[in-house]
Amino acid sequence: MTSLIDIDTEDTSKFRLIGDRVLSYLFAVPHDDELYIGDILKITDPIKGLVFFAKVSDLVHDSNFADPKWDRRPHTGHFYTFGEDVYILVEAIPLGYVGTDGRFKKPRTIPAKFSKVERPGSEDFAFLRQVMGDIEVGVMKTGQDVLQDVRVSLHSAVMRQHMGVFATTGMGKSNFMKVFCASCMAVRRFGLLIVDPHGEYVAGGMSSTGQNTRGLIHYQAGREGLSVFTIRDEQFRKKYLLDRLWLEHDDFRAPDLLLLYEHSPPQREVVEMLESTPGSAVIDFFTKTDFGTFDAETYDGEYPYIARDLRNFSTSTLTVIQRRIQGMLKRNGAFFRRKGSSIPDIIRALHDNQVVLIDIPRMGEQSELFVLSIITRRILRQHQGDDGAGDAEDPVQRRQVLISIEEAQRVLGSGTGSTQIFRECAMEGRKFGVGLCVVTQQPKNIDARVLAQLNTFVVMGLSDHGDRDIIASSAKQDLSRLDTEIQTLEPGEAVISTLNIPFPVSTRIHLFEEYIDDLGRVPVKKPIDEGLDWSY
Ligand SMILES: Nc1ncnc2c1ncn2[C@@H]1O[C@H](COP(=O)(O)OP(=O)(O)OP(=O)(O)O)[C@@H](O)[C@H]1O
Repeated sequence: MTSLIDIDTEDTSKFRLIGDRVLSYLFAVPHDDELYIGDILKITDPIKGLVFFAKVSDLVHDSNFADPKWDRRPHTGHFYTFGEDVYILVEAIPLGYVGTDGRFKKPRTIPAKFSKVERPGSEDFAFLRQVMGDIEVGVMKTGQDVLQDVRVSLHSAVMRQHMGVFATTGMGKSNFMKVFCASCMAVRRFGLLIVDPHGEYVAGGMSSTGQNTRGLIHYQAGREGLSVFTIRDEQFRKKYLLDRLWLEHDDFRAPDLLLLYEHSPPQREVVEMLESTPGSAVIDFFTKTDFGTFDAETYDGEYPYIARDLRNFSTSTLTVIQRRIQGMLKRNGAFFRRKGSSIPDIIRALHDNQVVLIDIPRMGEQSELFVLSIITRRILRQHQGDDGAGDAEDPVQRRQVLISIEEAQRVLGSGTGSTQIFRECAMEGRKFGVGLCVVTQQPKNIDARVLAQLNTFVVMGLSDHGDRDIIASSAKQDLSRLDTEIQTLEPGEAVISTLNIPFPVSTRIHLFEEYIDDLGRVPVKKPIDEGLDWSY
């Protein structure tokens, strides 16, 4: 065990590294020192000439006294003095080290015994900044404080590899998403699609704690990075220069019904059989046919090929599908029509690296999923080159689109809760430049195979033990040792684990209203990583 006597008179730091291994450090600090879980510390190794950074993960009282119960006796204070033989043992997780070339690297070596441990100064922050990307979301936290100089930014280049945002209600998920959108509007590195059934992203509204919030249109300086397609009235659209949302019957495919209703096996078969039939033909066939008298052999309507395909199904099954199609038409009448679709404009805006907001206030969950499923399929098929819209000179796969799915357990659950088009995006989307942003309060209800595809985790407060376990086992970096920190996160705080940043970053997310004011004041910044090589 080390002596804590300060032998280096020039040096006032009494923190010394005494162990432990490459992925876990141990050091002793004076018993009355003020350290917090999550504090970031700097360890200077004078022998190798390297500077390491580590984050405090646990604090334990200890001493050099032989009697293990010395502190449990009455009047202990008379017999033992609280000198330097009484101390706090600190466990810390390494973040990485700065090599002799000045580059930040993953922790692949251990600092020399008795290396000096201290709090980083402002000149050290440049090393932490090196690893950040271009989509700013907050500032780095250290224990109780924040490092104002270290902005936490995700890397746009990894967004096609899917992101997950996990938070119990009220922990700041909506605020995070708006901050993320504002940064995407500012830097315009990929298209971001958001379907908002509550109408709160456009012009703000009320937060879960009753505060008034602002919306994306209030970030005026970034307005060119935003396209809104809405069902709101003309006056509102004109005031904020928004587009009218329309989807047409040919955008629809029969399996979209699977999202909206429970289906029996034969009903499911009908829907799947019609998967590649154009939506307008399916809708016409079902709305114009009288299934009371329907007989595939004698059918003389416009769609004999559909009648032939359905000849083996009972008329009661077909009547149910008919009722569902009529219900779907009625429910979505505000934006679903025979001819004329906004989807080409939506995809153009996404490929122009804009944030595209589909604003359908008061339309409810079924309409939200209906719109999301239709647009997701059109984007994925176009990126796969199946719809003939490709351009050999400018392959669409090179473009990146991120599709946000709120309450994602509805469509990416295990078993029957999973919906084909979203699962397909999760499994194969990255090859075609289509990423998912899976937002949920219940990660344990998301299919584990989908979670395994996510490469960026934004973990805000999660109170449920099972949810935290599932996140820790799915993240690409080890989050299990951050469990205490994740449990004690306050609203607006997050632990972010992502590619290209070699350690999980504790982050204080910006408050959207303050962030857009800041963004509005300064010209859009060049990304911090521009010109850097990520080959560490
Ligand atoms: N980064 C932050 N800084 C300061 N306050 C924040 C931050 N993020 C969220 N808050 C506050 O926390 C409250 C809840 O935030 P928000 O509405 O974003 O939570 P939520 O997780 O989306 O809730 P719900 O799931 O109920 O919609 C708000 O009042 C907001 O002001």
